[in-house]
Amino acid sequence: MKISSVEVSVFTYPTRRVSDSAGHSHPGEESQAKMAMLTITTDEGDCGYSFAPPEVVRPHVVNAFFRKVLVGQNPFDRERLWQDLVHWQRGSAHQLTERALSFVEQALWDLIGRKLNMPVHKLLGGFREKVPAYGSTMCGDELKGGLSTPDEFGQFAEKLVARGYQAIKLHTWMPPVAFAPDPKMDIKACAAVREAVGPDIELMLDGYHWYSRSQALTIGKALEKLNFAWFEEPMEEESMASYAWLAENLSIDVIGPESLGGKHHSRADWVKAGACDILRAGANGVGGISPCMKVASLAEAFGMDCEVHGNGAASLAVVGAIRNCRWYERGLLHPFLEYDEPAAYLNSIVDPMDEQGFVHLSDRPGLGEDINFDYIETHTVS
Ligand SMILES: O=C(O)[C@H](O)[C@@H](O)[C@@H](O)C(=O)NO
Ligand SMILES: [Mg+2]
Repeated sequence: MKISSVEVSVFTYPTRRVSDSAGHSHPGEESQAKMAMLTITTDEGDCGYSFAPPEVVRPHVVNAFFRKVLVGQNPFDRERLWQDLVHWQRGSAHQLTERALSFVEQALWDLIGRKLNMPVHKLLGGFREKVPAYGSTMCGDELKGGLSTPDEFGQFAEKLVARGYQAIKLHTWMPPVAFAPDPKMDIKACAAVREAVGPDIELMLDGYHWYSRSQALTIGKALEKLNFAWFEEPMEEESMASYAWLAENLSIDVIGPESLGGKHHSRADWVKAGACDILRAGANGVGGISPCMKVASLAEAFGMDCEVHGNGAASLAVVGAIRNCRWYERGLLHPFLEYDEPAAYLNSIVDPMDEQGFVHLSDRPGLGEDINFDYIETHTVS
């Protein structure tokens, strides 16, 4: 079996998610967005798919790296192909990003799972069929009735608990919100949520990513009093020393790194430096499913959890395969948006959650996405 083609089709779909000037998503007016579907096909007619922002898997990346490394190769040689692509990252002057690397690796895993008629989470390890989810809110905003005040965070938290969530993570206010960043407002939102949901729901804060050490310490100390479970990305993650200092000065668990590059290599340095109590990696951000599994194994070797970043089929597959991850991050959620409604190009969502707050892993082969190929075909623009 050999890979015969790597193709990308770009299609349009309606969305009510808009990005702000810092790249964080919020609810907005319905607009037409573009998505790319990456398809890897073999000479025996087998296919694997993944979805990515079109600019991440733009023609230069597909021609100069994906096709060069993959075409003519056996898709089951996934680890070698991933390593070959990693070497191209340096060779490409980093034009081949971790995310691009991740999406092509995800499509390889999907192809392998479809070929073997097995879900990827089973191929990876098969630790569980369902996992408790935490509701991960969108960042705060200035939308009346949305997430514009501490009370609105509290009211939304009550709704999430009624929906079945056993835990909730707040993303608080960040620029371009006029009054952000504001440690006092962050603390007020956390206090309002704790007041609203009571002592038994686990709470986490994922705040402004560029606070100073002293601001992060102030917020962390307040979270300890509110019995929060973990404190996430309050400072620039490029400064590992700042996180080692913060973790040393707080009793609440400090988790990371989420947005830092460097795959499992940077995560090893964070463990060695004592820069986190819980490791973090997401399939999309850390270069794919296999490096995410490497981070989880690294964490386990040090007696640590690895809380997997982000929703979606690839991260969910990792969560289903490992023991040392307590939650699936389900989101991002907002009072104005219906998370359980699938995107137009999917027939159903990959992470359905029951009333007790458990996400059930798909038994569909591959990554488990329920793809509406007819929709994609009729809405393809390039
Ligand atoms: O907008 C972002 O930075 C990400 O979506 C982020 O908010 C979210 O995925 C996250 O931080 N999860 O932990
Ligand atoms: Mg985060």
